[in-house]
Amino acid sequence: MTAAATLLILGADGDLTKRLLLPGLGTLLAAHEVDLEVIGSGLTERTDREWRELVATVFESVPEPRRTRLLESARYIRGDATDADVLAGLLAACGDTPIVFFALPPAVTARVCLVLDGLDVPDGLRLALEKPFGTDRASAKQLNALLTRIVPERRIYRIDHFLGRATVLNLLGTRFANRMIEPVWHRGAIERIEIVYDETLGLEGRAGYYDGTGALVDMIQSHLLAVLALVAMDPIDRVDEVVLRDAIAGVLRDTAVWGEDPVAASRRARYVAGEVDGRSLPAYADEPGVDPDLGTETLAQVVVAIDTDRWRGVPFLLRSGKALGRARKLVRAVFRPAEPIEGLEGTPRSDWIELDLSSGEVQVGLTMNGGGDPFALEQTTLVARQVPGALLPYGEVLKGILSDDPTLSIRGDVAEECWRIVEPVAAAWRAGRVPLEEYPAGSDGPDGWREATPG
Ligand SMILES: O=P(O)(O)OC[C@H]1O[C@@H](O)[C@H](O)[C@@H](O)[C@@H]1O
Repeated sequence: MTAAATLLILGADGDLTKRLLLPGLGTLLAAHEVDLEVIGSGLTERTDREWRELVATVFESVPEPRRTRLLESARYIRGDATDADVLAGLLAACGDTPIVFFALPPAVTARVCLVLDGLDVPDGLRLALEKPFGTDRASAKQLNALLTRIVPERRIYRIDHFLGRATVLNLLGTRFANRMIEPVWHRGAIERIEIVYDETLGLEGRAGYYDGTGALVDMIQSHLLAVLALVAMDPIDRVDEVVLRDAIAGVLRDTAVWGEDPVAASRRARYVAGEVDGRSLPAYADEPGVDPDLGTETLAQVVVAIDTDRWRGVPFLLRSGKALGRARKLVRAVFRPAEPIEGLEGTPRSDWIELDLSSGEVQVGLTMNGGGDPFALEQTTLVARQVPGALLPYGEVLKGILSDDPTLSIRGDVAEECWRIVEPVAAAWRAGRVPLEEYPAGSDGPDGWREATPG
């Protein structure tokens, strides 16, 4: 890992920095011997001492004397990074190997990048950008062109913290390191695949970001398509920045909305008042900061098809929502049922394999002969557990950045493909061609979606 870099966080006064970025960084610095200067910058007035106090809360487990060194070097510089002089001053404060982390809304990120393009930047500059990357395919393309004028592609880190999750990366080992899985990982054996990320959390005070974004862009356009790529890409024999990212790009290029019919293939809804885990939630439309007329969805579902020999005809259902009664975060592959066997009672049910993206548990539904009646079929479940690691997902992603290794970051062409895939759905929704349904907070979402799902 490159030592002695400076991490400049733009948007250091924001929710993302506090909730995800700094805690992830804390796990990285506790587990790896890295010396890092952490400079925060934002529009809010804050002293170095206040910034150090915030940083200290996440550096608690960093061994001494590194912890003291990290805290002493931490600084906060108030300023508007869209101003060229301010941005130049921030870069000058960073030394030779700055990593600029844009923890900012996409529109502000784009403005800062425009300003950066007009400045002399240090050779070792690395840029880390939060999702969403742009606001549509055209703006993502423009942003890519702008960024690659500033630094080469391999020093641009488009962050998707799902690629830093051990539970997601486990798709690689589970698929490719088991002779009993990869040979059946195709349409001949698999009937359908579901990638679900249902959360019990509601808006959590994030209207400023979420209300203009919605579940389709917040989760499906980014995280769930990244997961889909690992589920469906062709086998690889090496995990590195070229091989892995080529495989991800390859499968996404062949992915499109099911039947090229975004109306039939998508559903959207938003929650009304209800109770989640004993906690009352107001209707989304009544949450502070929400503009009900925007019609933002808090639950989105899209079925996509992958036009390759491996997957043609297999529906991939992507779904994610907030304020649901059950947190279901999983990848589930359902196999085609085997033919009935004369002399064995019962029709074989579909076997399935499920990866829990929260706990890392892998479950396999398997049909066997029953113990009670050895001539009757029964389905049973095998459970395997992943040992939790030391790093939070943001810690894993930051480790890549500090090591100069973009393997786990989203490549520019992939960011554009992800927009291409969801854009027909977004357009159909904007045109009002798919109704915005409702579900009570704490429920499983609107009824009837499964039955109405194509594929
Ligand atoms: O479960 P995690 O790791 O917090 O990831 C889910 C979150 O991912 C973020 O990127 C989304 O903006 C949030 O809306 C979502 O809740």
